[in-house]
Amino acid sequence: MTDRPKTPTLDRVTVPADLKSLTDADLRHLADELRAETISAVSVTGGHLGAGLGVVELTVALHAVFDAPRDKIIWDVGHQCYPHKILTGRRDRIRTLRQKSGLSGFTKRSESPYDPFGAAHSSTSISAALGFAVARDLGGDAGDAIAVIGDGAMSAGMAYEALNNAGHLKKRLFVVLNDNEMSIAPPVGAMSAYLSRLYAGAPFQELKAAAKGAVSLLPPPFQEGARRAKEMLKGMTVGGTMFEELGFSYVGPIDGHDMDQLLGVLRTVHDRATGPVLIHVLTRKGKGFAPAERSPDKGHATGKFDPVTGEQKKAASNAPSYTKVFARSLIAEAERDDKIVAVTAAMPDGTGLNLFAERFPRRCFDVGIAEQHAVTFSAGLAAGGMKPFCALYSTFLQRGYDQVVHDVAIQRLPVRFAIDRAGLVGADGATHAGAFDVAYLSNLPGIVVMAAADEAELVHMVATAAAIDDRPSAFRYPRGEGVGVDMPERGQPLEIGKGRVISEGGRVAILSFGTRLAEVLKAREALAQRGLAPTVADARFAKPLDRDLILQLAAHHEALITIEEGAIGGFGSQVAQLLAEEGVFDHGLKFRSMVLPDTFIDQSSPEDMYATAGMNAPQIEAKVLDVLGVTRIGEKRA
Ligand SMILES: Cc1ncc(C[n+]2csc(CCOP(=O)(O)OP(=O)(O)O)c2C)c(N)n1
Ligand SMILES: CC(=O)[C@@H](O)[C@H](O)COP(=O)(O)O
Ligand SMILES: [Mg+2]
Repeated sequence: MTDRPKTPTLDRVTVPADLKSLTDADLRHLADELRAETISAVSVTGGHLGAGLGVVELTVALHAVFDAPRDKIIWDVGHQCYPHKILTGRRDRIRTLRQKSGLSGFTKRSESPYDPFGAAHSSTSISAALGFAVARDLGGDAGDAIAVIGDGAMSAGMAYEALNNAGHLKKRLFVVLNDNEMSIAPPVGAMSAYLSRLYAGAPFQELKAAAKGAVSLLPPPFQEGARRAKEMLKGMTVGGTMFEELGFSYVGPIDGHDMDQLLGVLRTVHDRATGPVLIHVLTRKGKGFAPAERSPDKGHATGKFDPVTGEQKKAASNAPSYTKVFARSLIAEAERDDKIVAVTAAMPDGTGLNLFAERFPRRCFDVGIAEQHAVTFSAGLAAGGMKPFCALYSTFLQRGYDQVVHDVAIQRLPVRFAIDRAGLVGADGATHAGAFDVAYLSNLPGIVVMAAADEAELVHMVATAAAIDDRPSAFRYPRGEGVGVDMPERGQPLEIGKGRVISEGGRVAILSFGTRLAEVLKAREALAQRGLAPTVADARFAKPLDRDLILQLAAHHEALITIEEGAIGGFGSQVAQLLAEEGVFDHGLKFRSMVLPDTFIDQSSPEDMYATAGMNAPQIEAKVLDVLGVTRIGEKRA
């Protein structure tokens, strides 16, 4: 052990080039300081803690060996990139993580040249790195491409599509498999078991076998003496893995917290690789912070916490009450109907299906990070006579869209999509916004699309979906807590395609789809003070539309305003299409559609993001005044 340097090593590093002058001992100190800085920063911002702590040594080693930003280090998902941000010129802003105008919680191209590829959805890194490698060889940007992908992210089809292509193209490319034996929840599936066998199984084969494999990619000491090599190779596999069969040189597993091993292996592969190499690194999620190590699932994402005790100042973000209402309602339905089954794609806690799994372990399926498969698997379950609820975040359902169209909708299979995190989600920002599902689902023939206006409505929508047995259906609800309405004892199936009038009013009707209803009602109160209380209705369904309700509202009001927590092309567009087809516009109806703006909104609180989107109560009030051409009672707008 060397003494700790008097000047903290981290203070000497602003950009990765500064690492080049550090000794290996310095690099070890740097890793310790980087870990402490990461814990300190996340304790005040909240965010993804465990994944970053697990890759502290790997981050230092990659930046010490490779030459970013010329070399492209691509972090899969990007939730583990806080140490990377600290080392790449962003230490001074690290305590703005995930906040308005602050650093993103993920890698983001517009934020830094050291983030060559943006992420937040998983399993894209190998494809992107391969793209960089091929571009380089065709005369594009110079430099190496390094994908760092977790064992959880390795459960997605995209990762295999990329490995398959990379093995075929044989380009110099590095894939670091960061194996911490955790996804958000414990990882699932045969691949996860395979990775475990790679290091938990038989001791390393004969040195002879090593010589036939990727021994030239192992550190020189390894090749120099049989004794040293044997020692280094203990527990390591060279050759013969699935990755080798796919055309990669496989090196590992190595201890991802042992800087000597990391530096040795990375320097050697850096100097010698000519084709694709997969380096299997074993790490521990939450490494170095006992509360996160003890509970890697809870340590995945945390609120602000005490950096000494780990005690969270706010509840962890993974179990918002809409999610719990969904889970409890589904359990209640499943108690009555043994055909109901549930599917999650690696988000059992986030979707609430952990509760369902506790009650019905045989009827709940975590398929890993595999949304496409989750959808088609659900389609198969439905075709086989079950009643599947496929519970996905809106943003992740995007990945399974062709499966929704081709496997579910065209076959008219009764898959029920429980779409959580609908609308703007806050700190995760634009990548996680549930902005598009209403548009991309409502345009599918035959599907039923619902949005809950509050948590009681959600209970009824779960019951409605359970009852819809002849076609696909979907219901959406936001991240976070409900509005505190009385809860029904039991969900009652709603009449399909029927909305409800909440309160009658005057010249303007507001037709709300989803949880903006609460803001609409606040706006109504303010407008009532001006004698302009609008009629307010809750559409409940974007498909099929409540034609009668909409045409009635149009006929009896001077103006109709729709509002939804979704992008253009969704509910409002469906309503506009109906009004156009019915010739309503020909008779002078004023129509406005309040949707998310045609921009990606960066992270902030959901309230602030909705303010940016122009969809909070004051803006709804302003919209009503605007459509009437009024700024104050009796006064015409200029
Ligand atoms: C397509 C997609 N589905 C789900 C998620 C949610 N998610 C974020 S991180 C994560 C687990 C990733 O596990 P792993 O790759 O092993 O990384 P670790 O957190 O263990 O470092 C999941 C499921 C996501 N980001 N993208
Ligand atoms: C990185 C990722 O995709 C997840 O960890 C996500 O941040 C979870 O979001 P919730 O907190 O809304 O469950
Ligand atoms: Mg993992």
